[in-house]
Amino acid sequence: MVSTSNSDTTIPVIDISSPSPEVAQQVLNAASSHGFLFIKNDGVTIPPKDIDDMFELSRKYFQQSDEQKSEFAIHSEKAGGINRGWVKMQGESLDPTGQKQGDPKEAFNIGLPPPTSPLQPLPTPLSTSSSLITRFQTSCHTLCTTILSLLNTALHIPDPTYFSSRHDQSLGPSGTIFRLLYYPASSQPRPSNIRAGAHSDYGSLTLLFRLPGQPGLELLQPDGTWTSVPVNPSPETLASPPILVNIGDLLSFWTGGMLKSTVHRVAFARGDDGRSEERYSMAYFCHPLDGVLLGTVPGEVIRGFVEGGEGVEELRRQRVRLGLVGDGEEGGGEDVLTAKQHLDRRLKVTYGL
Ligand SMILES: O=C(O)CCC(=O)C(=O)O
Ligand SMILES: [Fe+2]
Repeated sequence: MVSTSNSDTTIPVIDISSPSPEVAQQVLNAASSHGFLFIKNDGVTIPPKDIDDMFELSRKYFQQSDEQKSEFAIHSEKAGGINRGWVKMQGESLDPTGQKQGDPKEAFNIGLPPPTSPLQPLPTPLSTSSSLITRFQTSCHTLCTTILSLLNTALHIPDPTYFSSRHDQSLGPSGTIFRLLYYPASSQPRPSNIRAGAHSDYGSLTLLFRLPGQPGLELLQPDGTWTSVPVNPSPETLASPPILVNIGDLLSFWTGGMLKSTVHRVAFARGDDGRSEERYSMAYFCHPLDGVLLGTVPGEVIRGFVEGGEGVEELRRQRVRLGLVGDGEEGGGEDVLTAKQHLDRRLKVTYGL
């Protein structure tokens, strides 16, 4: 395991190519302390060429005019319904309470690939590369399943398929979304200096792909400061950037607060002339099947954590965010939510759906 030290943050780079209980423990340690970890790219699970090709495709897509892109606007029937399609510049705010204006970015959301459902209708040039997109989504899901299985092992959950079966896309629909992101260049300093507002992700795991030379991602530290996350923490030893993984709110909630869903944002990285170059990223937001019940995950490790009272504050914060209990209120909201109910509550805050 290589580690990168960046002021206070040390996000480990974990090699999971030979899974073992020790590797599983490394994944759990990172997930329960930082909520973020790097997975060394083995070159096979998600081939670097596919990552490059997807970025190239994304660039071609976003270069089109707003008029063309608006044909497949987010939530429209043409784009395949709720949470699918194009989000225009400033079309959403990831931090609605902290920001007056929407994020200065665009996005395109792609839902589950076949065989679970037919691939949603796609605009050009995405439509002519649907096999690349589908292959990429499938590779991302395979990696998520491997990471979830390692967590399953380290958490000593009696059923070894507890997480993997609940994320098995062949069994039904889920909130899983593959998202292309585009942050246009900017020549003027914006008052907030923020490209994507402070937020935590909604689902189980997020895989994040970024390009060398396009920094900006920052994590909120417990002391309230922000630290940046390098695209490749070890360029001397890692030929391609490792894949950044973070824990989402749902998995944190589901594990009684043991796994951390860390608040992050994207800030402008400005040159001396005050200009910020355009930036592209891609995120695979992995969710459990819609009907999965989020009663606390079984097993002695989480039981010990919950009984020790350690996750209480984390869980209270999450319940407030889900609207299950008001800020300052105690308890309440003991009903077990399904994964779909959990996601719907979060989308409501972002999009007012
Ligand atoms: O673009 C990035 O680097 C991060 C984006 C992000 O955090 C998100 O879309 O949830
Ligand atoms: Fe995020």
